[in-house]
Amino acid sequence: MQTASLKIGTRGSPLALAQAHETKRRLKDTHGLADDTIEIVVMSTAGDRIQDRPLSEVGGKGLFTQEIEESLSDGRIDLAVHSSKDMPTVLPEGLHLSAFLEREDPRDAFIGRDVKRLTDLPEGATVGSSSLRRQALIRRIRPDITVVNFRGNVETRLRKLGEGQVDGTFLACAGLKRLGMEHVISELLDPTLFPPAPGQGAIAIESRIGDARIDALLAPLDHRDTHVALTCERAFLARLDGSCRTPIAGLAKVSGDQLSFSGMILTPDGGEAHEVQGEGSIADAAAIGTDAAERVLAQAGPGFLSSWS
Ligand SMILES: NCc1[nH]cc(CCC(=O)O)c1CC(=O)O
Repeated sequence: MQTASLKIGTRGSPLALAQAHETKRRLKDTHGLADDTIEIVVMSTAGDRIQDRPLSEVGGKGLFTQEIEESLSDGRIDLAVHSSKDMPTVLPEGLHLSAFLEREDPRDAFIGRDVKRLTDLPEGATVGSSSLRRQALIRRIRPDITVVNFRGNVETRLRKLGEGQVDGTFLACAGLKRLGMEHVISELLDPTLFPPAPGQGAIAIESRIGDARIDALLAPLDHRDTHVALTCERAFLARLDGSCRTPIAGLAKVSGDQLSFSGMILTPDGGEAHEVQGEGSIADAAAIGTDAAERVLAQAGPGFLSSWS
């Protein structure tokens, strides 16, 4: 393996770079590769360039992935490192998510400016988030709170919070940990009350289907329980169509050879929420996710997903 030459494609945000470096380090350690055999290739995507609008308004799939996937398909890079939760459920032909690194804490974190807990926010407080799921979840538990759209990378959001533009915000615990910024977290939110996005906290590695050299390099990095959980969560998302305008949450947990899943769909104003649970053998991970999606859709009734789009 000493002569391996690998190109890892990634976005250029601090979080994306941290994830690419983590993957490089794991590849080097596992295979005893020299540092200069693995190159990190930084790319800009449409999602990085559009900063003035909520991404749910821009619409379209793969805002953070298209340019990177084109490079992967062309062979300009050998693998791409992504946040699982940013990955569309349908990938370009010839590509797949072949490995998932062990999941970090999947929970959302609340970051308060003056308060430590979400429940301590004063009546009528303002929170910033551009995530439809987080907006719907906070409106569900605290209808008095005003939600403002809040984009930009982690650093930008924390700066806006510090400047007093909002009283609080939400970020994934995993991202903050990877950036070494755990200390900003005020409260870790209970997933039964504030369930994470499908895929949150897991790094996904995308590669070309049938690339035997890369498969062999990635196989030892693939964390089984994470891969199984993600298979279930992504099946749930896929069956719900995962339109960018639908608040969807879902989290699977693996224990031995058993998997348990909890999912939720909400209206954007949080006024209506439907929860679902599923469990079974890890061998049925995808079916458990699909079945949970079908049951939650039946519960929500026809037209739920399209009622506000
Ligand atoms: N959409 C941006 C994004 N994609 C992945 C993460 C966090 C890291 C992860 O979930 O693995 C974030 C930022 C956030 O939600 O705080």
